[in-house]
Amino acid sequence: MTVRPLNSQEQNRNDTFCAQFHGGGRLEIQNFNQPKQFGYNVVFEPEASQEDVFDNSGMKKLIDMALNGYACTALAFGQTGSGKTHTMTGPPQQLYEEEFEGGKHPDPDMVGLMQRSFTYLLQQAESVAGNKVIRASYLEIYNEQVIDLLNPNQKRYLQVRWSKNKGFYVENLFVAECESVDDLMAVLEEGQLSSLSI
Ligand SMILES: Nc1ncnc2c1ncn2[C@@H]1O[C@H](COP(=O)(O)OP(=O)(O)OP(=O)(O)O)[C@@H](O)[C@H]1O
Repeated sequence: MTVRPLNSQEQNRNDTFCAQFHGGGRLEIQNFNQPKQFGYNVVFEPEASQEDVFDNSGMKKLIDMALNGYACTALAFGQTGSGKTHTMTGPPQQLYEEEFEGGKHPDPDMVGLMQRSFTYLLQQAESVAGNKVIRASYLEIYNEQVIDLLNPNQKRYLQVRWSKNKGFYVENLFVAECESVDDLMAVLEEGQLSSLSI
C-alpha cells in the first residue's frame, strides 16, 4: 500500500490528512471520526522515495522468480489520481531520455518500478547461467478491448485466445526482442506515446 502526499488542489481546499501510520504495515483511516484499521504487508508513507518502494515492494523477488521460470505479475490498483502511474513509471518526464517538452529533464530519483525493474532484470539475467532471451510486449485493455500499444496502427482489437501449449495469449500481439535496458526503455516509451494518443 502506498499513500501519496496531498496534492496542491487538496492543500488549497484545506483537506486534512486522514491516514495514520502505526508501523508494521498497520494503517488507520479516520472515516468521519470513526477510526478504521487496515493491515498490509508493507505501507509506504507519503515521504517514501521511489527507491524505497522498489526495494521494499517485493519487485526484486518477483524478478528473481521470473528468472527461475515462474509467471509473475506486478499490479497497481487504486482509484483515479491515487498514484498508480507515479508508482509504476514516475511522473511523465521520467520516460524520455531526451529533454522533455517544456525543458524538464528526467530525474533518476523519480523513475518508477518499471524502469528500476529493467535495470535489475538485466543485471540478474547476466549473472544467471545459460542463454536468456528477453521479449517485451505492451498492451492496453480498455472497456474489455485489447489494444497493441506497440502496433497502434493496427485498427482492429486483438483477440484473447487459449491453446494447450501456450495457455491464454493475445493473438498477433507485437513482440520486441530486447537485449539492453535501452531496448526495454524504448518499448516503454513507444507504448506510453501510443497510449497518450489513443
Ligand atoms: N508518492 C507520490 N509522491 C508525490 N506525488 C505523487 C505520488 N503519487 C502520486 N503523485 C501525484 O499525484 C497525481 C496523480 O497520480 P497518478 O497520475 O500516478 O495517479 P493514477 O492512479 O495513475 O491516476 P489515473 O487512474 O487517473 O491515471 C500525479 O500528479 C502524481 O505525480
